[in-house]
Amino acid sequence: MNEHKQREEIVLLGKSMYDRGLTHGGTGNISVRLNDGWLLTPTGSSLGRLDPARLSKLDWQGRHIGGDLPSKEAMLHLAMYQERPVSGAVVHLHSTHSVAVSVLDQLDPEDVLPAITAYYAMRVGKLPLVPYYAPGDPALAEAVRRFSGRHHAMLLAHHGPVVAGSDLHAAVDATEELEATAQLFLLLFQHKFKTLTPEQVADLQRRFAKR
Ligand SMILES: O=C(CO)COP(=O)(O)O
Ligand SMILES: [Zn+2]
Repeated sequence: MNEHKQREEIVLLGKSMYDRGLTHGGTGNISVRLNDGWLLTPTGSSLGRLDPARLSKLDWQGRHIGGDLPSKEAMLHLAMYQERPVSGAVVHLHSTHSVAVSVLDQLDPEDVLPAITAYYAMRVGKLPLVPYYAPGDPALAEAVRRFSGRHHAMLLAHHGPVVAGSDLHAAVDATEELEATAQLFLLLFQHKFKTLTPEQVADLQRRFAKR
């Protein structure tokens, strides 16, 4: 996909997620890998009102080479790409149910959500909790880097999800699956409920290609 089309996709999917309340106000950021660098949403922008011509462009040293001033999470996105050469896009949102799960006590920080559905197991899999750091803190980007070799999806404590995908559609799909499962989990967690078995999860991983 050429750069023009990638810019249009960021605007389209950003608005789609914003309009469905998956992030709000000026929160969240989206990036996409290009042949000659990468695109990122500008700092302070609403995902519902992006301008394709004003998206930030950066090089692989993280230098700003075009468009508006980049998101304060630029180093976090860059760390994901550096550790995940297969990933073509990264989505970060402040989705309400995912944030709620990120502050629950007594969760397993190595795998925050259970495999309630097949699509969660297929699109997200194991979800680690990244300890809290302030938004934009270089320590947050380094904490994300430590997980991103082994995980394409993670949950930032008191903050929200970060998800990489082979392309923007894959990253958005997985982020939506995470948020839907967080909502299901909150509906269920004071009840006794069953999850998929480890054998069922392993079977799904065999059947469906990795992100
Ligand atoms: O989600 C955000 C910070 O974590 C939003 O920050 P930016 O507006 O700088 O992208
Ligand atoms: Zn954020």
